[in-house]
Amino acid sequence: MSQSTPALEIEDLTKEYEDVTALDGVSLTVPEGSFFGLLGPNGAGKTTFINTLVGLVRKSGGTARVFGHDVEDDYREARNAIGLAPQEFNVDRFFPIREVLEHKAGYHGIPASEAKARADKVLKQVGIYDKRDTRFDWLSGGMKRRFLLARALITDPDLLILDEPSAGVDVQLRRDLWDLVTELNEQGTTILLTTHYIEEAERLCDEVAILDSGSIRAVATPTELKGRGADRIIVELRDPPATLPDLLADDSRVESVDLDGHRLTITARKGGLVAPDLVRELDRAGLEIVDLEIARTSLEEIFVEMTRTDESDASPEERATDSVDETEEPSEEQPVAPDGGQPAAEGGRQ
Ligand SMILES: Nc1ncnc2c1ncn2[C@@H]1O[C@H](COP(=O)(O)OP(=O)(O)OP(=O)(O)O)[C@@H](O)[C@H]1O
Repeated sequence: MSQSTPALEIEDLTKEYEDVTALDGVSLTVPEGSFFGLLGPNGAGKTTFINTLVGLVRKSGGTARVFGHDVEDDYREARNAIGLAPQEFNVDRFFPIREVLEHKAGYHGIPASEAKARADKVLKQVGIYDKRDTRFDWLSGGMKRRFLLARALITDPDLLILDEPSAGVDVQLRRDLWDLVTELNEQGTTILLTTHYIEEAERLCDEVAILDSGSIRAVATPTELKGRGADRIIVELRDPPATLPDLLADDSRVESVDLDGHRLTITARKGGLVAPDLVRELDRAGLEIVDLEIARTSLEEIFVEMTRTDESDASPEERATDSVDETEEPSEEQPVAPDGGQPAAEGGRQ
């Protein structure tokens, strides 16, 4: 693997499920070593995207390579490079969790003696080593999430994929997970994170892609994305002017100027840079400022703006409260077909 090979190279990836187009020509490059966020509302295609990478879903068109390995032609190499912590609890529930990890390691060709040591190491890493002899069913919801991460780490993957890792977990666990994945990223593991939690993406990711209805709407750093939205400069004036002076007339960054009694609201891109000019102009017009506040666009507002649809008016907060339905009994991860070449299709999500 050369230094310059991206962790993911996706070109025009499509997936059709009968009458649903889940991926509609996705092209994306995730550089090696990055902490990459994939953001999108429910049904955007995030899980389908991930499942095509790990062979749980067979793509309809396009190409996808993991560290240069085609996800279908070089399935095993591509799959071995990935550690996936899925959204759903697709775990063998009847064995002690350490055994589940050893079995997973064996499936990826790791010798038994090493598998044992690795299982202990990852259980310690995620903080559930004392539960090693417990079966999955008997773990608490938070411990189950930790276990999924341990299972993803057992193969020491170059690309760690976390599908909604914070769904239904408490604040403490979320922070523990953040610390752990940040540390892994600093040690060189590429991270692909899907999330509804904008705060999570903003805090962790150095680049994010916004996926909506199977299409990529934007790829940028969280800061760049925020720069695309308009800020609000709210000024409290001592005496309301009888008429609104012609403020910042030639400034292309300014979108609107509204006066409501004492309160003047300017909507502008790069509000922090517009504010000093505004202060000068108000001073020149003889209007005394009592208070000035800049309300910056949040990544969340940008996200809502980019993914707004007529059919759904659910807010990200409403979406974010979605938690994992633990009553679901999803299928086990599908192994490759006996010929070793082709991944099982549609195994994960029916
Ligand atoms: N096995 C399947 N058969 C038919 N349609 C499917 C299947 N899996 C997913 N879909 C559809 O494909 C679209 C994308 O779904 P997907 O689960 O990939 O979205 P998502 O972004 O992961 O959503 P969420 O955030 O809710 O998990 C949805 O319209 C979904 O109903």
